[in-house]
Amino acid sequence: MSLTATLRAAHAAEWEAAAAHRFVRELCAGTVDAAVMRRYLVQDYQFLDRFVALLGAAIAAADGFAARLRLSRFLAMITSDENTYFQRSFDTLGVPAAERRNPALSGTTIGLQALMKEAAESRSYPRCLAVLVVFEGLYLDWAQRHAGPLPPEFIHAEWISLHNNPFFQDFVGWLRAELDRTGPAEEAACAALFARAVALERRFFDDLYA
Ligand SMILES: Cc1ncc(C[n+]2csc(CCO)c2C)c(N)n1
Repeated sequence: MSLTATLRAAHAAEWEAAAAHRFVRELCAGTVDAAVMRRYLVQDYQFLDRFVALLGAAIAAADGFAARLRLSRFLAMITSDENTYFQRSFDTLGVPAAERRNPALSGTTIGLQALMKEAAESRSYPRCLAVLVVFEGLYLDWAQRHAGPLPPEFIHAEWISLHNNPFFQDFVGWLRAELDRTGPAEEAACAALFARAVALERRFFDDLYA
């Protein structure tokens, strides 16, 4: 079995708890409560800052030009389309500037930020990939479970389609292949980061209803 398949199987219960979470089921149905969506987006925007730094670290640590180009194209996409999604959503939900810029962080957001910082500062390409594979793979997984027409509100619909499109699908497949190619050299460290990432993703959703 490939490294990514082994890791996924080792954390199947936690992965499934996140990918089939109440939040993503309600999001796909267009029924998620506005206060829940607001809480999610405010914390996720703080996640995004360190995520961009992690991608930058992966670009720096990658072992070739082809990988750097691919990661750079992805970085360009998420710093354009995705950033306007957050701004438009915050406008619609009436989130004030201070809460966009500097909200009180949840323990889980702090944990995610610390995980990304650690992976980035390792300067190890496979360690960065181990975290990216969870963050991206899990979002592709739940978004692909959506069936039927998109919900009417853009806040729901765009968050689904951002994570379920041919470009993103292709990118996640490539990330997995890169981890399979480079991860075995640092398998224990990659496995530990992968496990922490899955647990934090699940908690990030759980927090919304706590
Ligand atoms: C906690 C948390 N984990 C993963 C993602 C997924 N994600 C982060 S950036 C990005 C790129 C394109 O949307 C994707 C898929 C998220 N948003 N929040």
